[in-house]
Amino acid sequence: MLSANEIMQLVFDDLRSNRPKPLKSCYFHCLPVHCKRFISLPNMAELTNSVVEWKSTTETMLPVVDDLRENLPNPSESCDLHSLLEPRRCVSLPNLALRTISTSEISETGLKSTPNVMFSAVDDLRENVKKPSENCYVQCLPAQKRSLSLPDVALHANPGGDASEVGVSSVTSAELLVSNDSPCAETCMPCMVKSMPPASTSEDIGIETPLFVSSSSALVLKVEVGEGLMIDGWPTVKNDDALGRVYTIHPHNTECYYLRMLLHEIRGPTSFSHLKTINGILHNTFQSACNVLGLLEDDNHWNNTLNEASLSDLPTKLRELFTVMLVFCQLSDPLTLWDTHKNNLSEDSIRQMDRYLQGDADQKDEAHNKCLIQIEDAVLAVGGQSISNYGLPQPTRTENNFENIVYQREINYDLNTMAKVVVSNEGLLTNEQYNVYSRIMHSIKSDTGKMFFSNAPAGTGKTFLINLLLTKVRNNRSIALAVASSDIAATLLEGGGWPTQHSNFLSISLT
Ligand SMILES: Nc1ncnc2c1ncn2[C@@H]1O[C@H](COP(=O)(O)OP(=O)(O)OP(=O)(O)O)[C@@H](O)[C@H]1O
Repeated sequence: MLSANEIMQLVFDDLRSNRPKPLKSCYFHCLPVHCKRFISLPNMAELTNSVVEWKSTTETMLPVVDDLRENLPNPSESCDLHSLLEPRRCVSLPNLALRTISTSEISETGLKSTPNVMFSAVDDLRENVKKPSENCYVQCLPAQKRSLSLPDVALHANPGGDASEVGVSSVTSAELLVSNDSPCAETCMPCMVKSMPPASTSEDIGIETPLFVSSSSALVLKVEVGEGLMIDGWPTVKNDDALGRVYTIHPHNTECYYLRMLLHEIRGPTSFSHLKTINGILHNTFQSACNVLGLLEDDNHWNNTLNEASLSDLPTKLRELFTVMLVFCQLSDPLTLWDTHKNNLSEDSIRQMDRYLQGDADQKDEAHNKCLIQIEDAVLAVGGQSISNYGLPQPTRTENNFENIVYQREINYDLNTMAKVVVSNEGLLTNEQYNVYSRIMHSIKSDTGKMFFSNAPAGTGKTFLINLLLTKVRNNRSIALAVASSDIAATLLEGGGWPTQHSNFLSISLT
């Protein structure tokens, strides 16, 4: 059987060897509350006292405790540690130590003896905290480890130990499984949650969308073994004040990430709706509920970034920037950012639409749709998800929408004007021009598919003839594509020739 000292050393060794170090630029006291609470003690030690070597636990611990004593507000006096079921799991060990030792003890020890502080906290937790589930091994859960408090880890780092020896009389574990239609379905987030609030029936508990019912459409809580009172109608659930753990969720898993955040803020939730209801208002997403609770930073600096970038950057670069923000920057409200900047983000498409489809009121919507498609493609390319997962509107991908701008242009010519141009210009053709004109038109009408080369000195009317041919074909409700080898040449052609041949042919569907 290991001594308490050896257990602690094991824990530190394990954490030292397995856990990635936090980023150097990440300072504990600057972190938002919800991040702070998941930073385990060894990390805090390193962050708050970077010069200290890992070798000496005592040396490492003392500066942390001192630092926290000086910088963190003490928990409120009315806040009894043992009643803090959910918060307790998030309280770092120095806080626990400070909290569980009375003022007289503090003055006696002066908090000089860190091992004493540590062990009294561990002892305290041994008596009151349930051991993590047997099938949940800390060593296998590098990402999740950070949400385990040190005493939990300590208990777990001694799997060979006798349970009674460490003061744990039984094992209680709760697994939160998630159904297909829940926001966590993709990852099937396994969570450890605290047991239900005191109640004897499901009505008393106030379950709306059951959190604890085994059903394909509901969040399922599986309590394996446990102390506590049986609850009528809930054979697998017992009422207890057991601590639980919520596994770490990557921010990419957006709704699960915010759900997890809410689980730590809202005590005794009985349903997803309960979690999303803030001040009596049911929010559509967990993210929006987090926003209202003030758990998220606002997007002001991202807004300023996009404003600034739009002054100098092309829309393509703006879209790249927005893509990076979406995927990597955990925006609080991407939809508002999109609404604010969508005209800048799709400026190139809007201009293109203006050029070829003049005066159409739906042009902007179509340009925005195209922009969303481009953003979604970019997001998927960098390993993100569909943009609807980030709260943006899902773009419509159809054959005949704005994507096919050439087709739109070809079916939107003013035929009356064209008819007049054809009549007047046909009358102007010289004999040579008319000869070429009639042969080409005959080839088109008879569908013989010939290839003609027009070669004549400059200024003799080649472009004039080509434009008349284009107008004539279009006036017959057929499609005529004019392509050129350069932008400047393209501007000479009726209907706006396209600078590169392949872009024109690729973008039109002739069906
Ligand atoms: N049959 C015609 N009747 C009236 N104007 C004509 C006629 N043919 C050509 N033109 C005019 O002559 C000018 C030169 O014609 P165009 O630009 O078509 O020549 P081009 O052969 O294409 O020249 P380049 O090889 O330099 O591009 C234009 O202003 C055009 O409108």
